[in-house]
Amino acid sequence: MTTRENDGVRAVIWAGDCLRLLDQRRLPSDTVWIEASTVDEVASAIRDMVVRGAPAIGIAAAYGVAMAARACGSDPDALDAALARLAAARPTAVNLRWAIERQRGRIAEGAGDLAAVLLAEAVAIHEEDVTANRRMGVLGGALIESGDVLTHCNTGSLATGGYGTALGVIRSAYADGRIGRVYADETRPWLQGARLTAWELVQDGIPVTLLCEGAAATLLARGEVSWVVAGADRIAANGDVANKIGTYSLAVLARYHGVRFMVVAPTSTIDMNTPDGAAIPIEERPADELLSLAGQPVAAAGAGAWNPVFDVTPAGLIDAIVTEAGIVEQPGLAGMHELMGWRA
Ligand SMILES: CSC[C@@H](O)[C@@H](O)C(=O)COP(=O)(O)O
Repeated sequence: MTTRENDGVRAVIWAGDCLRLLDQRRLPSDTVWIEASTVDEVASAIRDMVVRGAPAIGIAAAYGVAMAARACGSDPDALDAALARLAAARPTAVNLRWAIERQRGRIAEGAGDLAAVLLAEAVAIHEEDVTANRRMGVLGGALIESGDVLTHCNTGSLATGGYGTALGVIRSAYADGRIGRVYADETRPWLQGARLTAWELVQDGIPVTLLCEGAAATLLARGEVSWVVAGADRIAANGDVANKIGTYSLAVLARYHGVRFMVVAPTSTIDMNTPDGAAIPIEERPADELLSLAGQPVAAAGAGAWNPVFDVTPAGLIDAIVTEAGIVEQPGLAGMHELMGWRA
């Protein structure tokens, strides 16, 4: 596996003529790499959760655009159609569309060797993400004075270009001796917390304790957790945050128990064109993902299931949004505008 010093495992690697993706559906029991050499293979890998986590999805998509340009040559309509198929792979994580729009900007410049220009841009997007994560680690880590933290889903190197967002903050604060233990929600139904976050933390030697989502209230009532630290798939202009299903309940619980709630995400996750959380499209995945586990049924035959995979946490429940451009405390429209350099 390819690693960079302390950035964790890199799950998205450009291999010269194709993308190598660490299949996150198989971790932690199997380390399987999948090769994607066309834009449609990248779109399938995103849709099927081979690569997941908002920043990692955006990075993979940026490479996918370069592949599309290589395949489409000088046919702009074919390129446009390929980018539309890529953008449709998953609806909630705005990093997917952000990366495609950034690549569209390069396409509009009309450079000679378009595929080479887009590949260089994809590499830049990838490296900028790691740099942003490192910066957020410092900024967010400084907010944590001491105590245990609770995190949700997986926001580590697997979900990003490297190091992680919320998990980057946790890595940073732990390295500074300000976190004793990390509690990780198992994160039904895909078990990103149990399979991926626990795997990353164990590799780093950071103490991690898993809990099922239903145990979070009891944990927070004990008073040992100082912060809930989560990532984001899209942050609306008013500071509402879409993230993995269950994040909203954690924010409500945190407010009730006087525990602070931090969201960590790069500015590529902020969508100033989405006014509020109600306007964020929430992905609903197949019922079977809830009704079975590792191919085995876990529910009564004949039962239906509702499987929204993200929820929206209102800005009013969030104490701090940490980005590489700075921290917005008690987020709202004015704070988000100021962060993004917009005039309110
Ligand atoms: C740095 S990853 C931030 C979010 O993308 C993460 O918290 C999350 O919700 C991932 O969802 P997933 O369905 O696994 O792609």
